[in-house]
Amino acid sequence: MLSCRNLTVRPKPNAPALVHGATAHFAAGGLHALIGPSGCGKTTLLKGILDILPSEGEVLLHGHPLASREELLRDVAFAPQFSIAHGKLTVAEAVGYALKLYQKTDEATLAARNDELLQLVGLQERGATLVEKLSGGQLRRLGLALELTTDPRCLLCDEVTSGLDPRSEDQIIAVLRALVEQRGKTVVCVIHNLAKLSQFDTVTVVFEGVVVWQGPLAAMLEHFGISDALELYDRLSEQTQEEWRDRWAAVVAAQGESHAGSVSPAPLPAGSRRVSARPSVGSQLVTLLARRWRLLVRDRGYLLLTMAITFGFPCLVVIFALGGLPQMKGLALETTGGFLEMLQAKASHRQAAAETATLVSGLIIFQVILLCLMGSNNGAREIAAERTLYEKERMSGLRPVAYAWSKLLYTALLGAAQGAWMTVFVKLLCEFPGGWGAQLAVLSVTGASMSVVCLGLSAMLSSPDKASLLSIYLVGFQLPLSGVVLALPAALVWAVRPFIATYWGWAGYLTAMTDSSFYDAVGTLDKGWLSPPLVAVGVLGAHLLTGAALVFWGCQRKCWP
Ligand SMILES: Nc1ncnc2c1ncn2[C@@H]1O[C@H](COP(=O)(O)OP(=O)(O)OP(=O)(O)O)[C@@H](O)[C@H]1O
Repeated sequence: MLSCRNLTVRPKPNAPALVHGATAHFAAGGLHALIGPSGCGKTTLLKGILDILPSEGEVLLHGHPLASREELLRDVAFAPQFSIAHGKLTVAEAVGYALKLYQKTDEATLAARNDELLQLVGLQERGATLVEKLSGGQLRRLGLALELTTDPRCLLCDEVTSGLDPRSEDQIIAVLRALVEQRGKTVVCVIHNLAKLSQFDTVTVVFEGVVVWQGPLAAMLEHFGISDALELYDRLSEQTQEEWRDRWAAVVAAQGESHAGSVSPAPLPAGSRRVSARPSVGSQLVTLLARRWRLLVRDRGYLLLTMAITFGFPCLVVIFALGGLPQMKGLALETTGGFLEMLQAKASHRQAAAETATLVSGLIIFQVILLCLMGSNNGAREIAAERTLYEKERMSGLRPVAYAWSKLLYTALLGAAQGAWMTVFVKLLCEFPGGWGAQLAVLSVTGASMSVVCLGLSAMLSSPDKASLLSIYLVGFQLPLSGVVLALPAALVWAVRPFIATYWGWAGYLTAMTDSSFYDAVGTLDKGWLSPPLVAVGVLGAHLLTGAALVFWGCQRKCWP
């Protein structure tokens, strides 16, 4: 079914190899154990076969070399060490969304298949339980059910029994055995408990990055000269990796053409269900948005935080405006009286204008900075926090373009809605003058563009903490580099301005007030050229497009955390 020949696997191109020249064959319809001391390269071998890590050598499916590794993924699924699903979904929802993402069929068939899969892995009683409430063993079973949603012919399981009590371990192995015997699957399972090897059809032993045995358990005991599998690792440590490798090579040579290295091509099975029935980009997009919406509503903590900043930040702006509102409203008073009174009135008017200008300018930049903070909260963790899950779903048939669009739509719409709400709330309560359309557009695009730029960082980085930190730095530098509060050195102004969203948000909002005394007052502060709203929206739109390009690029590249 699945073989590799002389497979060398590296963590990065040109880095030292972790697995050297591995040759192994996993026959169709068998339950195969992959064992070896901790850190010997079992997971790395599986990742090399699946092209998760860069590798050289050959991977064969049904004895035929693969034209591309994507071809492999139509038939082979990978259940990683830690099962991954959104904790806030129920078991049935997690499996249901996976089925919808990978299978193009009607709702009734999907529901029936969902029930069948839960039954198969023994989770039929747990359909309504939240994933985060499952035990370790139940999580592993869910992981298997999720892998089976694509109906693969071969399943590579990485330590799906590790850390479980003996009973749960037996139950998982029983599920794997049932998959082999009742469904005709081929299962390769990395396992640590050597006492369970008798339940497998073959054993593959990896030692220091090299395959040093493959065959039935009894023959393995004989090969290593031990009476119990539990003695294997002690025995391995008695000789060098080279000696074990040479010894295995001699066995393979003696067995001649019939063994692992020489896999005769089998007729290719009929077309896979995975690719032929894969839903369209649009259909996957709708499923992903529906899942995102459900997660938003389910995750009370995140929902509360998002609502708190969406509605709390505009209140904060108004609170800071309260003290200055009378002063702002009194700015347009005409100066009357005699010459001396006129001079005194002009001087005090100029002082009031300067104070008002500082206040108005400060309130506008405050709105913009708070929107940038909301954008960072919207986008920074969105992809990086679920990167492993995304990479797994992508291996199963999720299209990167559908995923990228779903994230873009979600964060951009959320950011734009926050910008619009900020505009409406603050404008109504502070009675800011200026065109509604222009100001709504400027602040909505500010919120959307910062959300999407932070989403872009999230797509490029594998760690959510790094993505959050970088986004916070990005927001933190917006204020000083905007040139609104602190004057920038002239040489720097146009070097940094194009990239600083807060300048464009601030200037675009302010210039929408051109016909008001507020604008005249700010003019007295001499902040230099102020961008009109249309230009500001254009530049912020360019930021948004740059962020979107990062999102598509980041989702396209492989990035296993
Ligand atoms: N991405 C990586 N970059 C660098 N080294 C890595 C990477 N992945 C694994 N390694 C190293 O490769 C070696 C093999 O790791 P691997 O996870 O394959 O071992 P394993 O046999 O599955 O171990 P365990 O049974 O403890 O899970 C280890 O020394 C590990 O530190």
